Amino acid sequence: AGGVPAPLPQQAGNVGEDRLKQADSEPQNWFTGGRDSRQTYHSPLAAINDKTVGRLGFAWSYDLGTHRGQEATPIVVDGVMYTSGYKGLVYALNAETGVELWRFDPDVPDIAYREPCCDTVNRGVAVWKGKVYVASVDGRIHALDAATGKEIWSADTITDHRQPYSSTGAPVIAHDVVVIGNGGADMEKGGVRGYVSGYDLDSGKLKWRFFTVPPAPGARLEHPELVVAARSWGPHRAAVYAGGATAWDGMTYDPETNLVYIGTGNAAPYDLRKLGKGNGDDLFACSILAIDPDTGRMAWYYQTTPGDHWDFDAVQKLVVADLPVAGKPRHVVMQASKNGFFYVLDARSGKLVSADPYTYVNWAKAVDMKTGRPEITTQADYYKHPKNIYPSWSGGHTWPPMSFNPQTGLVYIPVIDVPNIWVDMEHNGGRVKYVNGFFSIEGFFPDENYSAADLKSLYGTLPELKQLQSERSGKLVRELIRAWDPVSQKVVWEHETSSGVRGYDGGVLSTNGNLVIQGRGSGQLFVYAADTGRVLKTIDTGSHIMAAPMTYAVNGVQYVAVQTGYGGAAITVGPIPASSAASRFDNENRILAFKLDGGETPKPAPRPQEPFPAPPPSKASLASIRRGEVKFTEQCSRCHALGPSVTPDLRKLSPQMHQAFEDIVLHGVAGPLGMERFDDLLKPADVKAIHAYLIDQQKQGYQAQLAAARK
Ligand SMILES: O=C(O)c1cc(C(=O)O)c2c(n1)C(=O)C(=O)c1cc(C(=O)O)[nH]c1-2
Ligand SMILES: [Ca+2]
Repeated sequence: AGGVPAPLPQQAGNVGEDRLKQADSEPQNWFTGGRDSRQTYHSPLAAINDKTVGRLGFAWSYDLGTHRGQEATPIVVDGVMYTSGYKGLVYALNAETGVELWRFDPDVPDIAYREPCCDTVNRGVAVWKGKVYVASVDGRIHALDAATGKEIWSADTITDHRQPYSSTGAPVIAHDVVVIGNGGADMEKGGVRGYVSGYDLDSGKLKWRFFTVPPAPGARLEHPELVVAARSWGPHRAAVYAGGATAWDGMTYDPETNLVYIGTGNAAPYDLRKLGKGNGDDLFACSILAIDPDTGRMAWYYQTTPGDHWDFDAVQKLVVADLPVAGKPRHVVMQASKNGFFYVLDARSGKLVSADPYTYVNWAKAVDMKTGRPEITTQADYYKHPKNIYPSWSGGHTWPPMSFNPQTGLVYIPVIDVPNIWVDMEHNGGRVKYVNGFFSIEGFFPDENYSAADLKSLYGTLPELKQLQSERSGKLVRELIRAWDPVSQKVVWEHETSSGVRGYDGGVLSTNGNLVIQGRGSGQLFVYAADTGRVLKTIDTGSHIMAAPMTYAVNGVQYVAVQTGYGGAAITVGPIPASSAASRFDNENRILAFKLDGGETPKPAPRPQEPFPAPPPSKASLASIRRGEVKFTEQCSRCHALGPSVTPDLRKLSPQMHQAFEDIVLHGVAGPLGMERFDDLLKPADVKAIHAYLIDQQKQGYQAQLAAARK
């Protein structure tokens, strides 16, 4: 094995019910995002194992051609790798060599780059019966010929293009349909209205659509499930508050129950007082839904966070398993939800089997097993005073996949043990009252870069870091990998993966080689023993890893592959953290493949240290600069940090960019580069003020640079 290259398959993308059902008997393939129909992110392959993994090294790399967040896990079928990247680009590679077979560009309209809350990411493709399915950021779903990458059909999944919808999640094949959701529940004044759609696999014809929240009060309910949902929202809700509950990540089709499990996002807006008197649980926001893919009808729902106002999306990957519960095997669906609880639900009935915190939680005491509802604490109420709440809006766990190893019976969770300070900006005395992506509420991460004094002018009085540190014994901020027993709901082993500041560490793979593999923001790929957690191997890649690794074999040789690139929600928080590999190296998006007896992993070029160019002269008043700071925070800070990021550092604009500033921001002349027009949200005077603020920032940076050079 390993000598003569394997021939490419006669039939590309040849996955169907039979092969997927027997996925364990073809361990060389990785058929779905999570490999199998259960979305375990676990592989039976064991040539790379706890005895041999010391020999793991570089096999090949592939340049994805972009510099943004990478969140997809590749699929491999019969020696061909399929995956997606920035905005819904699709790639097919020879999985043995990394040589490109084809590439698909969805050719999205420039304006679409503006809609996603958290970078123009994409979480993967589905491969089925000769086709590759992907949702591009503008909300179209595309069916491609797996052999050539040519588009066979595409459908616009967006019901209303005036709302800030986007698509970032991977589609799932469920019996005879391809199911896709969308994102947007955190955007603009009132979010979007969530739904999922089922399309015919061959024709792209819409077969059904399930809305996850009711329409505006008084409007016709599209399907019977919305009767219950409508009762849980107040009757006075204004139409601008679209409800949220977007299905932007976890979807799993279980052929055993013929149900597709779908997680829904936060309720919109975060400030539930805006919904008026009589508002209730806000169904089906922050819920796990089971939908019959043949009819689009709901079989059951379970709401994790009734009356959500913490952005506790319940969209994290849903894993199907048979667990021994009270001595009997139980067919369940599991989720490590953003809200910090690990849910085990009966897959047929949705009945709550157990729910326990897998990370430190202070917004709720526990989940009441009789009612299934969280017992909410006073710490969770930030309407009167800012509060430091665990977990943060980022979740105790978010989109990076966890893995379930049926051999150890353990789930391996990338845990974010990080709080955030929630503040009602309208009433806290700061100058900012609204931020796109947050409505009128903000969530700050009190990591080692946090300064209440720096935030005061914009957001009002916030607690000091010292006070927060005194409220919790142990570290304020860290990330962990936790081996979790989903039956006893207890930690079996753990390691800290980042400390002091969020590391944006990666998703998890486990294998029958007694291995657990996870990448980190630092660029290191860590290999642990699945049973004990012992560190067996680390490889320094020089690339920030957020996505989950996967494994496959071609020609008898086992490979581990992972997609690299910093981005996602991290870019909304601030500049690239110093701990990230992307702060030292170019944020080159790559697929890295490893094998036994491989070589040294090539690192990307060092990140160029761009100096501050001399700022242009400006006669702007202090008032204008201060107004520009507020407008920048409201509309620009979601994608642009004042510092190194995946988008340009606007304190370092060239003279040409300064000249074109208004044309870029108002008229979209840089649209093809991803900087779309904002003339519907910003007036010329706003743009002048923003420009004045940025020139002032540039001046400060430039002067500091001159002073440093003189020393
Ligand atoms: O409610 C939504 O519609 C929605 C969408 C998305 C998205 O599409 O990426 C995220 C979130 N919410 C969100 O709350 C969140 O923390 C988040 C992180 C990321 C990411 O890719 O890093 N996306 C999203
Ligand atoms: Ca959200």
